[in-house]
Amino acid sequence: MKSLFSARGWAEDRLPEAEYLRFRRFAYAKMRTGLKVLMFSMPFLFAIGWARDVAVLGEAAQWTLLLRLALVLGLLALATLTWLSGFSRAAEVFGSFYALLFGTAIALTTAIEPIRLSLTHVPLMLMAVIFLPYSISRWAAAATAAGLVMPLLVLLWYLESPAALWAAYLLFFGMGCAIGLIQRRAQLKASLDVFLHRQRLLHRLHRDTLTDTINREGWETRAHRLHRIQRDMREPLSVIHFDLDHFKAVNEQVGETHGDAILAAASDAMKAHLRHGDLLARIGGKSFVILLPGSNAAAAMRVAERIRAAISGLRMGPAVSASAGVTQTRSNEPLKSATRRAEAAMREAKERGRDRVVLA
Ligand SMILES: Nc1nc2c(ncn2[C@@H]2O[C@H](COP(=O)(O)OP(=O)(O)OP(=O)(O)O)[C@@H](O)[C@H]2O)c(=O)[nH]1
Repeated sequence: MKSLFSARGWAEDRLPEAEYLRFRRFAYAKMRTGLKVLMFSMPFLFAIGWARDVAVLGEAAQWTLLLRLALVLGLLALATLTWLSGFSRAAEVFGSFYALLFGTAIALTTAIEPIRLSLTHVPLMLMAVIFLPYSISRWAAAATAAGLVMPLLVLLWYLESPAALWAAYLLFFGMGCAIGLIQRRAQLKASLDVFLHRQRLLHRLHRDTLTDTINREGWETRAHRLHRIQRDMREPLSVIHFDLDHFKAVNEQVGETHGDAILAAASDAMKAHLRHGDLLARIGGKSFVILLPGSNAAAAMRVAERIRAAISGLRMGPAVSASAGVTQTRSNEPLKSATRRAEAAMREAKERGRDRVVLA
């Protein structure tokens, strides 16, 4: 039961919390717009429906006011709750998009043809009891139509009683919510599949398989996000640009395949000296950039020096070394200008004889 009423029930089993929040944003992005539109349009629909009732029925319209008002206010409250709560569990159940849509449709059709059952109501009921069950299965639609809708429609047609009509509306509304929930669960499941597929593709697209770090595309996406967060939190952010030295000679000496293994070992040496939350990317053949959130230039220099020492300590045949440039981002400075400064410092390290770290 838990899984029927809560998208979280099953999504939680597969996704960690942070991923689940991202999924929720992904799955509900369109729904939020729909909710806003409905929230603003419902009072208008109510006013139109009520005005029409009064014009057609006069005094007799009085008693419908409370019912209509209760319906619209209830739906508005659910929509507000759903909106404000960021789709909490309870709101997900009762404020389902379908319930709102159905309520609006009732208001709309009643506005067109108040109180009496007429042809304008039929499409709405068909939608609730045939079209939606059909989205679950053909048999669900056939069973609902044969067992419930047809007898009910015939009964309503003969009775022509407003009370019976409202009772039927409530029944349809309840059914609509239940069907809506089942359908929504299926939709969320489909969204989760799309979301996970997208994550996997992005992961593959942003990954450098040789060194198991992120590549240039991954860097472009993540580095700017990290830079923005650090700037908003007014925390320091430092950049290190690493480049392996004389790698052409290394390749010539041991061959490209072994050169690849050296590259992977160098990247492992970098990873070993980074903290969780630091960002390492291979942005070129033998060039790496590292973002160190929360580290100032002095701390970044220490990290770069440790990595440099670890790379020169690699025992993989030929002597390997790396040059690095370090800089701290300045306030309100674009990330690109900081990375350019780090690269220039790396070039200076090369000019000064390689296998060293230079602070920009
Ligand atoms: N094995 C291997 N080699 C690579 C890869 N990417 C780039 N290289 C090699 O890295 C070398 C880069 O050469 P250069 O640009 O002349 O630089 P360098 O020899 O390292 O000299 P400096 O940068 O001046 O220290 C080339 O021989 C490339 O083939 C890779 O993925 N695997």
